[in-house]
Amino acid sequence: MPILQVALDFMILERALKVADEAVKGGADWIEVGTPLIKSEGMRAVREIKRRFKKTVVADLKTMDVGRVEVEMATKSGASVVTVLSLADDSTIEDSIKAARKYGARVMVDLINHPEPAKRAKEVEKLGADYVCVHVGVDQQMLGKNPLEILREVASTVSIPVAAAGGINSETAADIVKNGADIVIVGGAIIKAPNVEEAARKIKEAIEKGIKIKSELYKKYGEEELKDAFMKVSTPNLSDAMHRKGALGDFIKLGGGKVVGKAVTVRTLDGDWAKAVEAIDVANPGDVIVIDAQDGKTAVWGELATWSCKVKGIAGVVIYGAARDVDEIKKADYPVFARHIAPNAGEPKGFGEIGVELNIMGVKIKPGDWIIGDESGIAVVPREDAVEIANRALDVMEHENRIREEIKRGGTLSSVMELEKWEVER
Ligand SMILES: O=C([C@H](O)CO)[C@H](O)[C@H](O)COP(=O)(O)O
Repeated sequence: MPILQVALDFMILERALKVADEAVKGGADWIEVGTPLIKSEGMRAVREIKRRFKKTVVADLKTMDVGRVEVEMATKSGASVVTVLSLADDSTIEDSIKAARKYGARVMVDLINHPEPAKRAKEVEKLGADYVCVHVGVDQQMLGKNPLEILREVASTVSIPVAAAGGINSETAADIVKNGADIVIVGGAIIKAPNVEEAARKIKEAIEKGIKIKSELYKKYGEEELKDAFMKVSTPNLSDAMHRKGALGDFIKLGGGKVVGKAVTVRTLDGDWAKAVEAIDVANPGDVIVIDAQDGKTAVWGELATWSCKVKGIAGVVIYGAARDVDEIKKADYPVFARHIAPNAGEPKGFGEIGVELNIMGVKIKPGDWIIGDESGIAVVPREDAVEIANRALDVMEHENRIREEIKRGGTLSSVMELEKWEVER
C-alpha cells in the first residue's frame, strides 16, 4: 500500500506539532519536517517530531552541497529519510548516501526543477539513492503545473520507489498512485485544512480505494477557470498575494454584490459622461467598466447607465470620479463603485478615450486586466499574471482558514502567528 507522507510546511513548530498530531490520527504514515520548518526551527523540529510521534521522520533539507554534514545532522536528530536535490553534483549525492548508510537512514533525491527528470532519476538510482521524488514546487504550482506527466515518465524509468509531491489533494491522490507513486507527499491539502484529521483521512481513503474524493479547495486554476477562482477569494487575499500591490481603497460601493470581470477602460474628464456611457456598447457581458474621471466630483454615471449595463450583462462599474442616483442603483442591486457621490451630472461632451491604459491612484489598469471588487475595495490583477495571482490568493485564503480555526480553538492571532518572535530586528 502506498505511503502517505504529510509535509509540515510551517514556520512555527507549535503549529506543526498540533497539525502532525491530527494528521497522524487521520492516517498519515510518514511525517515530513518541511523545508520552511527546518529553516525556521532547525534540527530541534526534527528531534521534537521524532520524540513525539515515533513515526518515520523525513527531513526535507533539499541539500545542494555538503551532503555529509547535513545528512548526519538530520539523521542524528532522528530523521530516517533525508532529501537531497537532484540538481546537486553527483559528489554531494554520493556523500549524502554514504553518510545516511552509516546511521541506517535513507536518501530521497528530489527531482524538483530538473530539466531531464527521468534521465537524472536513473542516474541517481545508480548512485544508490533509496527513493526519487517527482516534485512540482509550490511556486510552480501557482502557474498551474502538476507532477502527473513527469511522474509517469520517471516511474517507468526507475526500479526504486518513487515519491510524488506538488499540490496533491483528495481528488488527485488516486491518480498519482495509478501513475506510479509509492509515496504520496501532501502538504497544503492537509496542513491548511481546518479539520486536519478529516483531510488526512480522506486522502488516505482516496489512496487506499483508488477513488477521487471531491475537493472544493487545495486545487489550482488555469486560464479558463479564472472567474471561478477570483469569485472564491477576497480583495484582501488578492492584495496579500500581490505583495500589497494592485489595491484601490477609498471607493464607495453603491450597490450590488461582489464583482469579477475583465476591464474595459475609459478615460474622461470630470462630469463628461459621453465616453463612460459609450463604453457600455464596447463592453461584453461579464466585463467591468473602469472609468477614470480624474477623481472629479461631478457625476459621470447614474441610474440609466446602470440599467443599461445590467440589461447587457456587464459585471460592474468602477468610477474614479462621481456617480449619482444612488437610491436607484441600490434598488437595481448592481455593483457600482465610485469615489464620490453627487446629484449633479456634467455634459456629454465626448472628451477622452475607451480602451487605453489608466493609472488610478498609482495602480496601472490595462484593458483586459482582471477587476475584483467587494466590500473591502477593489483589486486590479494584471492579465498576464492572472493565473499565478489567482492561485496565490487561494493559497492565502486557505492558510487563513486554518489560522481562523486555531484562533477559534483558543489561540490569539499574535500567539498563533508568533508575531513577537518574527518582529523585524532593529
Ligand atoms: O516540499 C515542498 C515544498 O517545496 C515546500 O517546502 C512541499 O512540502 C511539497 O510540495 C508538498 O506540499 P504541497 O505541494 O502543498 O502538497
